[in-house]
Amino acid sequence: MIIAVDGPAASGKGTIAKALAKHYGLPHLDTGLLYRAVGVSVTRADGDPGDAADALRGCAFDPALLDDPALKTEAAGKAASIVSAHPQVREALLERQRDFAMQDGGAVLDGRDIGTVIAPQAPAKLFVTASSEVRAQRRFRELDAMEQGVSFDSVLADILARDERDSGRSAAPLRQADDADLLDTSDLSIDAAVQRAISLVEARTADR
Ligand SMILES: Nc1ncnc2c1ncn2[C@@H]1O[C@H](COP(=O)(O)OP(=O)(O)OP(=O)(O)O)[C@@H](O)[C@H]1O
Ligand SMILES: Nc1ccn([C@@H]2O[C@H](COP(=O)(O)O)[C@@H](O)[C@H]2O)c(=O)n1
Repeated sequence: MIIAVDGPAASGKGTIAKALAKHYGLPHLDTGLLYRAVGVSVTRADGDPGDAADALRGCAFDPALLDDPALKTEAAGKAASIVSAHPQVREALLERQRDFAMQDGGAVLDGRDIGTVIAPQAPAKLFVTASSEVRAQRRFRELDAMEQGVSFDSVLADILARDERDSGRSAAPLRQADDADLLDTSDLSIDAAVQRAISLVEARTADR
């Protein structure tokens, strides 16, 4: 069984995807880490994330980079959202995401285009969202524990800018798949959101 979990920054999709993977005993891929690795690889090479050739070179990142805490910073998220707009970068990362989704037994993947591009055939698709203020508050709490001097206003601005880039780009824009279930976590605790997610997946897959 493939479960696709898409949604904007800090909506809670990674938390839900990990919980679904544990519940169903499936492997999980946070596809955002791939794009964050490309963005960090480009900036560490003094390249320009907005330059397609630099961004494509960044796709040949050392797999060990995926474990680097630097990928969790907001700067990495910004660089990722810039490199991810290049069709060549999306093409270069496509096969490894599809291979992960198609492995025997299935998988859970979270990102922006899982239900629309990577695995449109997935029997269960969630589009996880929350208000921009709630998402910014969640990300602020997360970053405040990691980075000195981060402000809520700068986090909100980054979230809104990333939303705009992710949904406004021509290549694989962030959008709810026609057959995806919407899950707004604005007023839900993590546990309540996870239980709702499981119910939605069960409703889609009960007869399979
Ligand atoms: N329902 C919730 N209530 C409160 N906090 C939440 C909820 N869901 C997730 N969080 C917290 O919000 C932060 C962001 O969650 P998560 O990483 O799952 O979001 P995401 O959509 O995967 O973000 P991104 O796409 O930017 O990586 C984490 O600190 C997480 O613990
Ligand atoms: N399937 C995906 C996943 C991510 N992106 C881009 O990467 C940025 C960072 O992703 P996070 O999930 O770690 O926030 C994100 O803002 C997107 O621009 C993507 O394009 N496709």
